[in-house]
Amino acid sequence: MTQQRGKFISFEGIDGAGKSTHIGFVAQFLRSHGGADIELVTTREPGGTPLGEKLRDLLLHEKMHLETEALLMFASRREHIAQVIEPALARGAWVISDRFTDASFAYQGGGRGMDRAKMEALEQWVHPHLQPDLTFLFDVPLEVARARLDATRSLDKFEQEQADFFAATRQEYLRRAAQFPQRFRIIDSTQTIAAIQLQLSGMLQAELSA
Ligand SMILES: Nc1ncnc2c1ncn2[C@@H]1O[C@H](COP(=O)(O)OP(=O)(O)OP(=O)(O)O)[C@@H](O)[C@H]1O
Ligand SMILES: Cc1cn([C@H]2C[C@H](O)[C@@H](COP(=O)(O)O)O2)c(=O)[nH]c1=O
Repeated sequence: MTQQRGKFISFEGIDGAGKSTHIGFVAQFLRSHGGADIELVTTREPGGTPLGEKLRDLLLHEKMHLETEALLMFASRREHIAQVIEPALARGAWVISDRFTDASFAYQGGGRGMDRAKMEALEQWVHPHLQPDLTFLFDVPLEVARARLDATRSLDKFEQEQADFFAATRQEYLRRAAQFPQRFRIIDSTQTIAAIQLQLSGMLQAELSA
């Protein structure tokens, strides 16, 4: 019997929007409502493989040309798809990724201003046939995200960017969501964590029944 392909769910949002907070909840929900034999793979970008994690360290801490940054994001992604995402989906696992290509459009395209045609060419080259089945976009005003970040830890290269960078990043996320309304679910991340979890539960239940 042919194995049914798994589902691919990505989490997106500007830094501090709250996506990492909800990944554990989503994994737990799928484990308890998705049947005993559901296999979940939780991963992240940049990163997700030994090579990708080395690239992540460079990407989050070294200054570099914006095209170098975009190319390294996609290099990390190429490895991630080959080593983790595709094999997992092929064996029927559900993959939950903390960021995917929408983040490159938002940060390198929107935030840094890299030409969109080049971003689209990279996307077409690296994964012409793969897209998440579902993308949760945690949307929040910049000031709210910034206040949440400041309360937590020391800031990496991206988190130290200024308000105009995050305004452009958020704008590009919303543009991608409007371009791909079938897969995007926009979550108003100014809500309480409990209210967001209730909303996520409904969306996941619908996905499980689809
Ligand atoms: N809805 C919310 N209400 C209040 N606080 C929240 C909410 N969501 C997340 N937080 C808090 O905001 C902080 C940042 O959340 P989190 O790490 O999930 O953000 P993130 O989007 O994953 O950020 P990054 O992309 O930088 O990792 C944490 O302290 C978290 O507890
Ligand atoms: C995949 C991807 C990520 N980024 C940025 C976005 C964040 O600032 C960091 C990752 O940190 P997180 O705390 O794990 O969210 O990387 C990017 O600029 N481009 C990308 O493609």
